[in-house]
Amino acid sequence: MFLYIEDIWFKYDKEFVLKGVDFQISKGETVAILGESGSGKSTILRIIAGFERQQKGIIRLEDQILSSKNKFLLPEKRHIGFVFQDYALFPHMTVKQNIEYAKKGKYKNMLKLVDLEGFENRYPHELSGGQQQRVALARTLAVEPKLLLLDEPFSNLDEMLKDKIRNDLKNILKKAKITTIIVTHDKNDAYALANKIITLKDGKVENIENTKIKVMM
Ligand SMILES: Nc1ncnc2c1ncn2[C@@H]1O[C@H](COP(=O)(O)OP(=O)(O)OP(=O)(O)O)[C@@H](O)[C@H]1O
Repeated sequence: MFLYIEDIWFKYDKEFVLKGVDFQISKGETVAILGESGSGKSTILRIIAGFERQQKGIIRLEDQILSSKNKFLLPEKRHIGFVFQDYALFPHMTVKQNIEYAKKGKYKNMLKLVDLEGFENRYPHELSGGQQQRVALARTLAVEPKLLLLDEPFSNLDEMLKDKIRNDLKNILKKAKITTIIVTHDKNDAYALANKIITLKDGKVENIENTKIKVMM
């Protein structure tokens, strides 16, 4: 196994919002975490990234403990890429500058990966939502993370374009061969992209289902 999530308990204040979450992910998988609003999807992602620390339980990536009772590896030491809902591109930098800021010398390859060759001198406001998302992915993948986390990647995008954008994302993940966790509340996103769907309910894993999609590696 590649990523181990073991008996994670977490509360922001009084009430636990994660109550013993357990799952594992193999290398090359695209896993969707599905669940209603408030079920704890973003929280588990933030704990994996290291933006929050669980009160109980262990997170391991390959043979390294990322966080446990005694250990806490800072987010920047985890080799995990995170793409937020709003993509968070620097508005005053071009596409090329946004990618070069993350990693020098790689923008050409990365723009090829996300099919945006020729867009290097545009500013974020000159791109569509889907294109901005691809730049954000290019920037995150440029540093070659071991694991990619996507929080509601489609929430800001036009319904009409969703099919195309889902397909684009699927192709990029396949080309990049990166293990990915996608948080979504939309079943269609989960079935279109993931080989495994983990459903959270009230801070617990309710169900784990394998889809027909093949694992990439
Ligand atoms: N910073 C915070 N402080 C206190 N409570 C929080 C905080 N962030 C989230 N919560 C609470 O924790 C619970 C889980 O939130 P979380 O954002 O993980 O759910 P989610 O499944 O991602 O929801 P959504 O689909 O609406 O984004 C919710 O009850 C939420 O109100």
